[in-house]
Amino acid sequence: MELQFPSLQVIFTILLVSLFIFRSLRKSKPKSSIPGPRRLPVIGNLHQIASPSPHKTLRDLALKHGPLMHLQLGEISTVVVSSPEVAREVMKTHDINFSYRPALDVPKIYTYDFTNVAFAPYGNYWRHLRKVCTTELLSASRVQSFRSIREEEVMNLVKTIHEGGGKPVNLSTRIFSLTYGVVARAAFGGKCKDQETYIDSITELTKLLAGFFLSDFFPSIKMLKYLNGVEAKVMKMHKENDKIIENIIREHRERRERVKTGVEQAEQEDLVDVLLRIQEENDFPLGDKNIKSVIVDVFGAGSETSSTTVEWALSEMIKHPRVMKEAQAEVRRVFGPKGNVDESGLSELKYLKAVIRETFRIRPSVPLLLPRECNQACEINGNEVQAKTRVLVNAWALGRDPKYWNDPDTFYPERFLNGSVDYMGTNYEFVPFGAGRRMCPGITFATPNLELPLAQLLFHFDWKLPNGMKGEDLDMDEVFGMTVKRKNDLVLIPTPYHGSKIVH
Ligand code: HEM
Repeated sequence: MELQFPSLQVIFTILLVSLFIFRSLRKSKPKSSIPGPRRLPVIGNLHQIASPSPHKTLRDLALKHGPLMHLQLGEISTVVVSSPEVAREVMKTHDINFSYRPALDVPKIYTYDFTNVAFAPYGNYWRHLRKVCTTELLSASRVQSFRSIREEEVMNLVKTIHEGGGKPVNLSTRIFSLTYGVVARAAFGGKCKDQETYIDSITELTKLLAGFFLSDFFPSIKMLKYLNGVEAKVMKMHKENDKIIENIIREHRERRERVKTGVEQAEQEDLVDVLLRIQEENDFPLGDKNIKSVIVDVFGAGSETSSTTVEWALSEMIKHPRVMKEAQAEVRRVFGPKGNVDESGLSELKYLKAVIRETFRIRPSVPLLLPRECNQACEINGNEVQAKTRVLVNAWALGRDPKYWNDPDTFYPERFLNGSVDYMGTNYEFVPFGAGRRMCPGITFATPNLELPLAQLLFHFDWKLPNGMKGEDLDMDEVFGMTVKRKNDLVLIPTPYHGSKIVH
């Protein structure tokens, strides 16, 4: 998920090149009537969001300027939505008008010209591809078909931690590779020789995308694209990725041929198989380029979002031992007789589900959702939003709105136990997956990737911080990138639970 904001260093670079930019400012559009902070020449309000946590800065600005706030980010006229009422207007009342995405330079490269779901312009192509994804790739039955993959991969992690004999475990890196491993096996079947290379390559690309792209804010100044060389690096990484995924598709095609001619037996379909089958059936014209861009979606939108959430949930539980104890008691009560967690009983873990919801509320992994664009001028909250305005919905601010949440800065999962507020896109105070037509289609796919690892880690181990540190000492510093994740890795010491039955 991409939305980058500048560091102060970058702001200085902007000032240096402002001479060139001045030219473009002369062509700039009329000012918006929507309230917002004063802007500086050339950079507008870019300096005000130069922070490691722009969602927090934007919320603070919104408290002064209102729930629909205008910012001039370089050349880009932007509005920020910071209340559930305005979010409802944007993502429900005027949903179609706000279902467009800005055509950003860097995503253009790695999404094969916006042919994936996440960045495709709103219209027939997007609608069809999204339908293919929801009915074929991310449906409940498809997700269920990957159950054994998830159980096996999570069990491997538990065994590795067990074998470590109480040594500190870097849970951040472990959870990250677990999620990538599960997604890769679901996508590629786990038999491709290039699978690991693809994971390495996409991980590198993800790191690069956490940077800042000046050209997103000054699209008319073409030379900015080449200033810090990031685009060239993304292009190079993308070409490498492309070669790997091409090999993977070729291997899949060859195997399908062998199955058709009876040389090999059919096995469970992975996501590439499903996409190739749809291509063969030809109901919806799907070129190889489209298949590749959907795979980019599955990895790009589906991996880091989930691992970040698991990482934050564990961090919050370490910080709040009462919550950890409660969640652990529940999981051990439900799975105690089995001595191990499997997916069949996950639905009984009501408290763990509340912990996950509370983590989404207080630390949404994509706090500003994905950027949207207003297609035609329209009126929101009594103000005109001009066509082509970029729109950011601050899900982080909505989740902490004191009008909707008691004691909003406190991590308190119990608030979800008896309430009816859910993240399915109808409660606008709680939209970690977005809402409306562009809402995340991957919730069903994501859910067991959150619940199973958390339940297993809580069942098999007690956890504490190293060096006698207390929960309250754990830093919760974050970095803003594709997702907002921990700045410092979460390293914990495991103590195996006596009731755990692991077969090595
Ligand atoms: C914890 C897990 C996840 C979170 C927090 C998350 C969050 C989001 C958010 C905030 C958006 C933007 C919604 C908007 O613009 O209103 C989004 C879009 C999207 N997500 Fe997820 N997501 C998660 C998991 C997944 C998974 C597992 C997949 C697929 C395997 C996925 C695929 C997508 C796609 C394709 C879009 C673009 C939808 C469109 O533009 O039509 N996501 N997600």
